Amino acid sequence: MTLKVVSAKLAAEIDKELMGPKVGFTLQQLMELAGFSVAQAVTRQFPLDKTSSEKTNVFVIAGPGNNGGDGLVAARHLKLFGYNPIVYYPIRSSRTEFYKQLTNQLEFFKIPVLSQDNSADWKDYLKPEKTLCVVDAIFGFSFKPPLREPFSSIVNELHKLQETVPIVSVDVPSGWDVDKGPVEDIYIDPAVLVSLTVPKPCSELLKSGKTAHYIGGRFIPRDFANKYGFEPFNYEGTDQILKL
Ligand SMILES: NC(=O)C1=CN([C@@H]2O[C@H](COP(=O)(O)OP(=O)(O)OC[C@H]3O[C@@H](n4cnc5c(N)ncnc54)[C@H](O)[C@@H]3O)[C@@H](O)[C@H]2O)[C@@H](O)CC1
Ligand SMILES: [K+]
Repeated sequence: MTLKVVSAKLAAEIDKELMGPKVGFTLQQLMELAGFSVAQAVTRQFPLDKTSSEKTNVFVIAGPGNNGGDGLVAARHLKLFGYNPIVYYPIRSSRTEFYKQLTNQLEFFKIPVLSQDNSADWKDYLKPEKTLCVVDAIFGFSFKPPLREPFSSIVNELHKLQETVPIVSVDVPSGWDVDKGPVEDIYIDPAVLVSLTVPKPCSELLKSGKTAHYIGGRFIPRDFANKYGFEPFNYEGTDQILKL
């Protein structure tokens, strides 16, 4: 049987094998492609030529793990694509020097990176009249409910805002159980989901017609996908994303 989605457990196994000694990808390589595809999905869904020049902000919220890293990379590409990204990175990863390098790169691109201890409130930077979308790069396939602070408050705020500013979720809508979907009464209902490598089971609960679903993270060969039970996606040309 061909799988249309892979569970949180299988996604972690795929990740491990890709970055294991035999295949030998580095996290940096995969994250660059993942973040690049998120940025490309934003350009496809919210093209600059269809928006006013006052509304070019993209507010990226980055979580403490690799999903957050995808958001940091996406912000850099979005700046190159002509958008005006603002990053809120409340709990910075201390996993590796690499994360420090990613934030240095944002500084190099003059992209504001807000911290939890900023004197100003992050919400003051998220101005609906100027913001095209929010990129939700808080949690991906390693999230285990329930949400803890400060992320439960952030998700509450996004829930209030989502009718006004569309949310682009990276890999998984943050706060959703990866396999089961929303587990709290208050949850993110994304306008766009960018699944990476292969969709996760919770994506099947998206309201079709309401959420634009893209696949991104174009970095595996056919036989590798088949080994894990799914077919690779028919990306067009040099595209890094495909609308499902
Ligand atoms: N193979 C792939 O497809 C790739 C995936 N990448 C990204 O990596 C993500 C997975 O990254 P990670 O494994 O680092 O995990 P996540 O980024 O999903 O989350 C892990 C972090 O969240 C924290 N956390 C978990 N549950 C929490 C809770 N209830 N409340 C508060 N904090 C909580 C953990 O302590 C950890 O710091 C994917 O979803 C994808 O976005 C890419 O960066 C690289 C390639
Ligand atoms: K996410």
